[in-house]
Amino acid sequence: MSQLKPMSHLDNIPSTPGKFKMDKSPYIHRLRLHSSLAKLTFWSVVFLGLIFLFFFRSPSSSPQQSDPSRRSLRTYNWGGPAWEKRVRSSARVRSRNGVSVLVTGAAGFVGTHVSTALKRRGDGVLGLDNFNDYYDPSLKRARQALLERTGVFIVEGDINDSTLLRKLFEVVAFTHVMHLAAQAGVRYAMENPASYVHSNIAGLVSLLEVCKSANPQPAIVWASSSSVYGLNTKVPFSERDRTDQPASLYAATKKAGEEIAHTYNHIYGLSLTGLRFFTVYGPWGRPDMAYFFFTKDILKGKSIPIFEASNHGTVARDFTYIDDIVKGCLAALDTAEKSTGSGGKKTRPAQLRVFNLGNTSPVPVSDLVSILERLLKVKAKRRIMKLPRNGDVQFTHANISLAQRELGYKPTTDLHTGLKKFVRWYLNYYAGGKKAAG
Ligand SMILES: O=C(O)[C@H]1O[C@H](OP(=O)(O)OP(=O)(O)OC[C@H]2O[C@@H](n3ccc(=O)[nH]c3=O)[C@H](O)[C@@H]2O)[C@H](O)[C@@H](O)[C@@H]1O
Repeated sequence: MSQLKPMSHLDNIPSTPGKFKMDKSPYIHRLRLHSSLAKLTFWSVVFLGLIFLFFFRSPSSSPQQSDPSRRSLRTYNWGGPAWEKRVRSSARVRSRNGVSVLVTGAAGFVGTHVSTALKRRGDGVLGLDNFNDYYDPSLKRARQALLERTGVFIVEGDINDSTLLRKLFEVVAFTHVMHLAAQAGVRYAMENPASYVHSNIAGLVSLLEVCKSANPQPAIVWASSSSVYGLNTKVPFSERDRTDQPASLYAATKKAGEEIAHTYNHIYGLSLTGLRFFTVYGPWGRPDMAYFFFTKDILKGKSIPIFEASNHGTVARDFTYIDDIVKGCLAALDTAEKSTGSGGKKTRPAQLRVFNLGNTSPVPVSDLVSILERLLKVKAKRRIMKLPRNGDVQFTHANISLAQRELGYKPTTDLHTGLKKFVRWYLNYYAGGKKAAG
């Protein structure tokens, strides 16, 4: 052994480019082989470890832990004859006067409810969703399973993928788009501003670009937000009130969406209806919303932060029950006029609308907590906190007379009734805490 030269990394480098040194002794050859094998094994383990760390980190269940960069890196599988068949079948209209609707954000809270309602009345519905991990993706998968049972197929993909969008319009001549895909949440915008720009601005433009060139052009109904009223103090909020003082980046992106809608309507003749939702809640809701995580934390005995404005001012929301919102969405689709463009050009003016969809009766957040306490039969550990300066506004209150007149919109569910239905669902879904609430 002593006559053997110690191995060095230089031994593997060819002395002449393109040629490897020949080993003289078979002994040396074996030793080198062992050493190379050891190195190879070592580096393979390191490499696999890195891959494991990158792809298989457990998905986060809270917005705070989510890594936004992974979202845009994701690739989705779509295409092929079997996939196209599923797309066509899901979007097939099954009733007289039915419409075929592409629902973006179909695995989301509002998207799931709207898709189900459309499908049940015989419309053709195709879902699109990127299943991002802003909140527990397993809840989105459960909603997907629910939709599959009603015959709605959700294509996995991002609204920023214009190739996919064009393909969908090639396969199905959608009459309508219900655009609900968005980065939601008011406070999270401070943590991850890029995701709001990605989904609510770039994504919206990507979708409208494809819609403007589609033949026929679809009519589009999309989710704006009560947050566009921002620091407006005139109550109740009417569509004619100022919306130029957003209090969060989320609100600013929704407001930008309304302006972008104006542009596409003006230039290309797209029929566009924006719906300003007011704090929507209900079964299958979003775990990042207060009513949802208050429920989880009250049951766990954890304290809940209740915001209060300066001078002990009440913070209140015009909480709106999901079934009322669904009726508003369907009425907006049903009253949407056709787009008037063709080949990317406007032939005559097209419809451009914006509606408040609220409940018209704001409730203080502390009252929401009292209702939950009664329904859950558990006393909440209240922690009163100053309203943080990260996007929240003190109150919202919708004037819905326009939606009432034009859409026949009439909310019928008060907060107690709606929360009762939510709590029943919550307890059933999380089956006594066996599943972890997201
Ligand atoms: O109306 C809307 O357009 C918006 O409604 C909700 O936003 P928000 O009303 O802030 O809903 P929550 O986050 O569920 O908050 C509800 C109320 O609870 C309060 N809150 C929230 C969190 C908390 O820890 N403590 C607390 O008191 C908030 O200040 C607010 O008054 C949604 O999260 C947005 O996506 C939506 O666009």
